[in-house]
Amino acid sequence: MPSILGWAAIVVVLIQLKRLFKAYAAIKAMKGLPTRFILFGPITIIGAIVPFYSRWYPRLIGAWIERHTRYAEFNSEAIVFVPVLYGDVFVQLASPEVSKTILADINAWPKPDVAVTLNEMGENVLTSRGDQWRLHRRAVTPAFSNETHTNVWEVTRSLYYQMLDTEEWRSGDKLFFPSISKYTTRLALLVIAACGFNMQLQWNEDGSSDGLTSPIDRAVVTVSSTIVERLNFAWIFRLPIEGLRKIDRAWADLHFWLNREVRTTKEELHKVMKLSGGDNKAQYENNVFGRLIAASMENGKDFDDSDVVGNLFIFFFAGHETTAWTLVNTLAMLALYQDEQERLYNHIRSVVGDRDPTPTDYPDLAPVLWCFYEALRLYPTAHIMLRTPSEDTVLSDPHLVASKENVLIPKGVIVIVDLIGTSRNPRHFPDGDAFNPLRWSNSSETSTNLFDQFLGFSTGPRVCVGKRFATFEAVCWLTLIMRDWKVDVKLNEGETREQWRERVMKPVMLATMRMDGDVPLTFTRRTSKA
Ligand code: HEM
Repeated sequence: MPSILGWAAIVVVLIQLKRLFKAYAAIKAMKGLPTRFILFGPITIIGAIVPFYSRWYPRLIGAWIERHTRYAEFNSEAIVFVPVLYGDVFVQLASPEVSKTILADINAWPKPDVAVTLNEMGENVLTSRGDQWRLHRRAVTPAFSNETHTNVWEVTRSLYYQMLDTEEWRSGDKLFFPSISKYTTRLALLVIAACGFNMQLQWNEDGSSDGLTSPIDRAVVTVSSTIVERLNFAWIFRLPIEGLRKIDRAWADLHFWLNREVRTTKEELHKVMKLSGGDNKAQYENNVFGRLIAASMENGKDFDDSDVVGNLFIFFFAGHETTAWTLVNTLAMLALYQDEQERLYNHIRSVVGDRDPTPTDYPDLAPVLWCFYEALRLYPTAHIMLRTPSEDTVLSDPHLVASKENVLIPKGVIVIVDLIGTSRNPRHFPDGDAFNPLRWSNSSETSTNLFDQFLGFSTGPRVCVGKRFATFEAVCWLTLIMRDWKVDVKLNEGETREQWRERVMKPVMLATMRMDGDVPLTFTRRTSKA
């Protein structure tokens, strides 16, 4: 008789054999596509957290490290990856056209289970599927209205001046900031707090009032940077280790705070409705929070308090780090590419002169948006989208594989839309490493051209609901910063600008993509500003 270890080994071998048999069937079905063997799947916990890269162990960061070679090597815009030791077979995709076909049909291509686990705080629009998703999307969409976006603009403008009024920014005309993400993160957080939750935090306030063991904004930062680990290993955070307990407390604080806000706002809204006969209800509906509360009051048990909390959390998560880091990356690129910065500065001056920009300037400030898009293209902060066919599905596109065969994707195989691959696809974005904002100049957000091939905010029915929110915030803030400051990089001795880019603009990729460390920049006040 085998020992316990012997039995365990037999079980492991049987599980592995089953996995490999399944993998073999999938590879056979997708024979038109090139295949690459790796040790672990990148969206398993082992593939996500062990900080090491090799061709056999590419993890998520492999998409970045291999950005020039991954698809060129096989002359194909889709590759089947086969994890030999752990994880399921998946297809990685760099074709914008095929990705758009997939993203357009949410019934045929739903999100896979692994993409819908981000609901520790409650069901939400990002992670739900089918009818549940429709319910959530219907509830939140009206909140992203023109009024909300105008509010985003005004709040961003006001926060810019509050930032300038701090000691750090008043201390001289030439400033060096070792970490610019500190400011963009604060901005993104406070804009969401104000326009999402009607919660007017000031630049210097930390929101630490009333009973929370940690300030709420720090809790949000902690929570959004520990999402992957938390989802996979929640129990670890309950171990008696102070660092881990602190993270656990941040999650509990955020949950507590969101629940309390929902309860009190609901009570207030009930009172308002009673006193005014519903006349004042509108004031609660022009921000995301009020709209969700109203939806929960209208839909009763179909959309309860926990759905409201789930969505509030997801807005923090989806809209906070993505916006903050795309702003960092835009500033870094403008600092590196001084010619582009000067061109942008001259354009901004020609539109606004010395005055502040207003939301009606948004179309005239298109070059600011091009810079933001170009930075997002180079460093897609949301870097993957996961889908899976609900039935065996044939994909046909002449660019997909060199053999130009149609490709069958078997039911259940995960397709990863690779936003690094699609955003650098040489058919649409030649010279993919260059920061070239003018490539967007023959396009507009509404015409079917380059913007149409760009998936940084996704496309189709599940397109980012906060896209306009993010671009209003970005265009307003970048216009103000670029109007008033010349931004530059600080090179090490003997370092070239290209080397600075290699050294500093090194991403880490988990739930989102951000730089691995600080992005230091210098700011010189432009003398021409009155
Ligand atoms: C530069 C900033 C942003 C980027 C690059 C970005 C990108 C994306 C992408 C790629 C998706 C599709 C995800 C998928 O289908 O798997 C998405 C969805 C979403 N985003 Fe954003 N986003 C940004 C800002 C925001 C903001 C500011 C908010 C809210 C205030 C937000 C809320 C959402 C939500 C709720 C969804 C889910 C929509 C649905 O599934 O129906 N995002 N975003």
